[in-house]
Amino acid sequence: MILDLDIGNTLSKWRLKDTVSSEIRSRGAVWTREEWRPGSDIPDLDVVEAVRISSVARQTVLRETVGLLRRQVGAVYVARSTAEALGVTNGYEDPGRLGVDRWMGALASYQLAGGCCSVDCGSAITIDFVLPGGRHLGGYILPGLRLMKESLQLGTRNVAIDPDSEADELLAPGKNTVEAVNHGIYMAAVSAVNRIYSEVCDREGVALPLLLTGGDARVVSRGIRVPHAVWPDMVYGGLEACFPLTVAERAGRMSGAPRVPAPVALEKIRAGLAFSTLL
Ligand SMILES: Nc1ncnc2c1ncn2[C@@H]1O[C@H](COP(=O)(O)OP(=O)(O)O)[C@@H](O)[C@H]1O
Ligand SMILES: CC(C)(COP(=O)(O)O)[C@@H](O)C(=O)NCCC(=O)O
Ligand SMILES: [K+]
Repeated sequence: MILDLDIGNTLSKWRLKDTVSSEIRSRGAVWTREEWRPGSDIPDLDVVEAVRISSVARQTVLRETVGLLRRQVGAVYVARSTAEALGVTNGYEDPGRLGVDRWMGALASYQLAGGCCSVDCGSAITIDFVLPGGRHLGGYILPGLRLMKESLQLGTRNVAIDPDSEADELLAPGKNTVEAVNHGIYMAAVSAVNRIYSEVCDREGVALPLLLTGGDARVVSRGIRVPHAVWPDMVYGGLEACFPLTVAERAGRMSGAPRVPAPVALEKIRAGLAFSTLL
């Protein structure tokens, strides 16, 4: 078995993948916001032959986790943001500073779709662009839905946005504090993604496939006006592409990869942008 770990600022996600069949056997998430006890909730390591890790947690957390895993597992691969990988050149002035989850997402999306916009709706919402040909432009970071809500301190922090709500409801004016906050932050998040996507496609003169991941991807997706796909395993896809271990991975296949969404024509994106800036 392969154990894949995606350690974020809110949740540490794990999944077990069969080395032979490439099937996902199990998966889970551990709440890691206040504290992360390395190893405590990770599956039985006896069956694990290799571990692949993407972590944006503090260095000490990663060091402890890797130390613990190395004692029990033969191969431990830790992803890093580099200046170049898999045909993509990192757009950051200091490539190592780009969040490795963003780098994994961008690499996976590029491998799947070529030039792309990859959006990760987690603790933070990150939006990254890679042009056809592989130039990563850099990206945008804004607070995620939960962080936005917590920063308001209006006593609504524990009232989550119902992920099954329709975008129409979530974009309507709120009729009480909870609604006003939830609809406000939802509007902020989806407007930012819609606008940033259109602005960058316009600047660069190319309509790019748009891919979403992260804990809030499903609900954000409902408010996105252009064609796109939700890919929950996008960060894992980057790990598979960087450290291919199974036959399927060596052939370039990433588990759970969606169909590539065909973007709308650039003229339509530009028309939408012109319309929204005229109003
Ligand atoms: N069941 C859930 N538990 C925790 N957070 C959730 C859940 N469902 C959705 N979320 C949202 O997803 C975010 C965490 O998403 P995730 O992509 O795992 O973040 P990160 O990678 O930053 O840890 C939370 O900030 C919250 O807004
Ligand atoms: C921006 C992030 C905090 C997002 O992390 P997440 O919301 O997935 O937990 C993470 O990618 C990070 O720590 N990045 C380093 C800073 C940067 O990318 O510029
Ligand atoms: K994120």
